[in-house]
Amino acid sequence: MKTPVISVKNLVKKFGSFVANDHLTFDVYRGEIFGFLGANGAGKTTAMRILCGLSAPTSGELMVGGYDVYSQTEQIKRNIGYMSQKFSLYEDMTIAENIRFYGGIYGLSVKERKAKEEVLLSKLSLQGERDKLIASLPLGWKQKLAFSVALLHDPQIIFLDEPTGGVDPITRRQFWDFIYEASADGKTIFVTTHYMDEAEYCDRVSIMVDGRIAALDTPEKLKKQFEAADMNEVFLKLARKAKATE
Ligand SMILES: Nc1ncnc2c1ncn2[C@@H]1O[C@H](COP(=O)(O)OP(=O)(O)OP(=O)(O)O)[C@@H](O)[C@H]1O
Repeated sequence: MKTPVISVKNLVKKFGSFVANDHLTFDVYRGEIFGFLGANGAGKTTAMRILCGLSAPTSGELMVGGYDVYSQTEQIKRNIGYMSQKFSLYEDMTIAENIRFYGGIYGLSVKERKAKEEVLLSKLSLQGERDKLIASLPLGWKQKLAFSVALLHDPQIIFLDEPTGGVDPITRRQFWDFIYEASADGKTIFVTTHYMDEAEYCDRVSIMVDGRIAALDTPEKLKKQFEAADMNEVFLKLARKAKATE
């Protein structure tokens, strides 16, 4: 039996009387690319923030990287990488300054930071650009850099909240090569996206509707189950079904 890296049993999160996460139950395994999908307001960010130790659940049993979400949030934060569209690199600092800054936050020594900086810049072919301000970079580069920075401390689990918003399909595809590489390295990827082509790239996909998990399986099996040609159709059929039962 595989041991889950993320284990969620009956997660409930309420804001007053509003239930944002309604008894979510799922496991995520080592090296897996787990897609967390849902329409706007379905409750994805709420659940992801709880898994990252940034917000407390109302109830449920949750373990992330072997740590308890109620009592071991500091250990969780040290063992995960987190990248969101909103929380990212400092625009008015250079590429190198950002890498050093985040290396410091993640507790790397000066020597480790220097070594990581070189590896990262060479991987991104940005050695000649290290003194450029983040503000001057195209969005696709900022995203690749933010992803690499989220990996600086070698976390075992990486949370990505809509990491590829606003860039063209080719740049998104390149970003996904980075995700595959990290997954092949044994890292677990938990990713939210609104792009259905990206849902196809995931090993398994969970689709949330109104705070609940309405479907969870591999893209192949979901397409079969919903008699759909692609994940977009799966998504639309689920949304229609939810509307019909309202
Ligand atoms: N702090 C809060 N207080 C009250 N309601 C909240 C709070 N945070 C989120 N919500 C509500 O919970 C619901 C789920 O929000 P959440 O941000 O998790 O959705 P999402 O699936 O991530 O959506 P999106 O794709 O737009 O990011 C929304 O109706 C939102 O208004």
